[in-house]
Amino acid sequence: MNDMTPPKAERAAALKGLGSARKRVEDARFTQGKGNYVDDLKLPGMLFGDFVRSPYAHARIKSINADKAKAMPGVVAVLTAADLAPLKLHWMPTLAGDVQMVLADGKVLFQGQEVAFVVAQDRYIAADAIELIEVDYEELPVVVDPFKAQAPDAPVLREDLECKTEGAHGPRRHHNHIFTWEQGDKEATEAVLGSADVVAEEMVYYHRTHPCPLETCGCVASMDAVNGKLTVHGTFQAPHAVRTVASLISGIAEHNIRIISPDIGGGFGNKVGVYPGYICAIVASIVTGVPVKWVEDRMDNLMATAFARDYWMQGRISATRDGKITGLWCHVTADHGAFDACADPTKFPAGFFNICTGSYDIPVAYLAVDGVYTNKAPGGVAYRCSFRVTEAAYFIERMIEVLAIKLGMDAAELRTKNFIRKDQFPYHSALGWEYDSGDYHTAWDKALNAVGYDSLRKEQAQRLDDFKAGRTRKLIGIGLAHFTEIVGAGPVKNCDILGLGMFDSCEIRIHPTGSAIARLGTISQGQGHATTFAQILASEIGIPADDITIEEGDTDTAPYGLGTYGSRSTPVAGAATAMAGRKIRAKAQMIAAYLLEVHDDDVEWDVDRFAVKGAPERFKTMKELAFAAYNQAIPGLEPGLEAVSYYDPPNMTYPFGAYICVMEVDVDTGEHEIRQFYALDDCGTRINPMIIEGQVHGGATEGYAIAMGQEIAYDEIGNVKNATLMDFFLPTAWETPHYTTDHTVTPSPHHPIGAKGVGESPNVGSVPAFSNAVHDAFRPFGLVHSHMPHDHWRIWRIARDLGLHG
Ligand code: PCD
Ligand SMILES: [Cu+]
Repeated sequence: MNDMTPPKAERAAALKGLGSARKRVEDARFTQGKGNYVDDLKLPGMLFGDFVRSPYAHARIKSINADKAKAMPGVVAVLTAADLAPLKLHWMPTLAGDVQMVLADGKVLFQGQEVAFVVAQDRYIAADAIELIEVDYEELPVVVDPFKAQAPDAPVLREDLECKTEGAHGPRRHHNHIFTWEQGDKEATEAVLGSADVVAEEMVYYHRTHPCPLETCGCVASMDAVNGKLTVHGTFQAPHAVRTVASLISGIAEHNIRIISPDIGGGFGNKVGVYPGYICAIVASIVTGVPVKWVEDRMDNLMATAFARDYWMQGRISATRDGKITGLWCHVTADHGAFDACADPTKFPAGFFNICTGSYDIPVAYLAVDGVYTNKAPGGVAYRCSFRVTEAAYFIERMIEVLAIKLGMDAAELRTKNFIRKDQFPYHSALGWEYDSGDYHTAWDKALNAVGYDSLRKEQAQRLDDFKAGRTRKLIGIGLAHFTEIVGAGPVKNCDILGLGMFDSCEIRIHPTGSAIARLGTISQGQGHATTFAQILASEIGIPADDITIEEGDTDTAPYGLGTYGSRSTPVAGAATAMAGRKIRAKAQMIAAYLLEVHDDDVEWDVDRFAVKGAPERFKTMKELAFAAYNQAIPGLEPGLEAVSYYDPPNMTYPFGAYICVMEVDVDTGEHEIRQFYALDDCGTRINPMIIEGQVHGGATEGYAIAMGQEIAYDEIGNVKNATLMDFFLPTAWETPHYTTDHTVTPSPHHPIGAKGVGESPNVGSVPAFSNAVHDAFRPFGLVHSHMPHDHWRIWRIARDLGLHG
């Protein structure tokens, strides 16, 4: 053997491939302020657009007078629905099969709705001109409560649909009703519940909140009148889908549209949807012949772009006396606001909420979801929860706690008793999913041991005694959660968005000197794709990750893909990357065999090279093979070394985890302190442990915010009460808890490298853990359930209602 050859392990380490805690390559730019965000873009002659927004939640528009605004120096154009109507762009399709007004057409349906679009030479002129536009509104009765919206005499919100009894997802039974979605076996479930030993029942509300990324939504539209090409730089989580939809609704040929997502300052689901600002900026650029920028301010973003959650989940769960769960029943009233603009795969109007049987082996279940219109902003995006999975996990993890109370059982034990066992995978759930793999008992036991569960319970009991004896005013709550996520949408056969199948893609080009560029159909918003996708490739093709450029987000260069949300990049584009890498390797193998003068089958892969079987000293490195691919005529082979893969996953992946929160609550002030937060995640094969840890910190912090105070609340006349960061809770370093992360590894059996998603998991798992901790603290005093967010006032109120204030 060649003495100069470093050992296998050393060569593998040099690649910084799978499993390496490689530092994020994008951060050199980001931490030095060298990011390139939409608002950094300045094109020659660029104009600025901004909206007149409705102050009312429901009103008829009697007239709009823009004369004064148009006369103002620096104002170039004002668009209203009347201007867009001839182009048929005053309404647009939503991702959920509904339609939405681009600019108010006759009436407004939520506070902050776009009424007119002002285009001016700079942002400040646009803002001043907005003030000069006179809109004559006639107020209409407002409906903010989704239950009252269904009353027979409730005001008609969507006059455009008034006599339509069929919606995008089946029959509508009321003028404010959108759809009913049913899953599971109703009769069997009701029969089980009807004769069960124990039935626990609860209404679990997951309040309306907002992803609130650091960077708001925006775009710069630029129509080149000479060559007819429309270029739109924007904060898009799915650039290719935007291109196709833009082509379909504008009639511009798809090759004449170029969508570019530059750096994105956090997406979290907020940047999946299509917003009126995009359409207006495009139309304004076509009308004025120069680029038009539209970027939201913070209030616009909180008030008008897609919200998340707002699910009223009525649940019933049954069990035997000794705690074996026998059935689950759930009815959801889903408040969709004024238009159904949910971002879910077409066949799933309530996303993957039917994962609500969670981590448990529940023999029968039934679920019905009713979508309802109200006078609130449209949306219904994930916010780090892959299509309503957070709602589902919160629901089942609350129901488990409620059942434990009813049974007088320890909630950890109840979970252990009902987990799907390792030998049951692949597991078919009662509501229709096939869980790919899992080992819940191992993860759960590891978590309970790590936090010292038994001694925590003893300490908690001691604290309770002290409280009752008047020695302390603080209680301890232990919040448990075990979640099962479902990410990686998805098989094209059942997952599409507006008819676009949810596969994803990767295209690789190896350069002659042995470095490479790979382009994907996804787009990072901070997740670190430039770092991790290079790691997948490094392990597959033996080229160091540092020598591989990852590029995403430009539809003129990237292969078609459905984008990044629902933690789908790793399960889908990550799989495409591995598969494309394998194609490269297969060709490299033929080149190696030729150069080594042996048969193709007589060379074998060895970390970064092909070597002759049984003669490892005879080898060709990937670097040598790349050079040969371009510089040597090889009989029977085309020159070059490139590959592309479009990957349609056979199934979703099912990451899971065990989260435990130890919290102290002050009974008199309602304040809390997170003493400990333990998060165990199993996302299958781990690409980059450091990035995973960062994802868990970020997601758990968002979960903390949601559980402990963050919400978009409306008053009874539809005013948004938290449309500024003064009122909307975004945790700073000061409030953010300290996290302990841990993991187990249960690879996905169908993913080429066994990886599952992880980005969303920490939100899915942490919200129930935080909330259950609050509930657990008050369990000895009879608290069964209380709605989130658990801000100081609400916790104080729980204590007061339980008579703990003396
Ligand atoms: N196993 C594994 C998995 C994963 N990973 C990593 O981690 C990350 C993530 O991943 P995923 O899970 O696959 O995911 P994606 O697709 O990429 O992403 C998405 C997500 O992501 C998260 N995270 C984050 N981060 C940041 N920084 N930013 C942002 O924005 C964000 N967002 C959020 C969200 S919300 Mo939705 O949209 O709601 O649906 S969905 C979501 C990346 O980097 C990757 O590679 C690793 O390493 N390993
Ligand atoms: Cu989500």
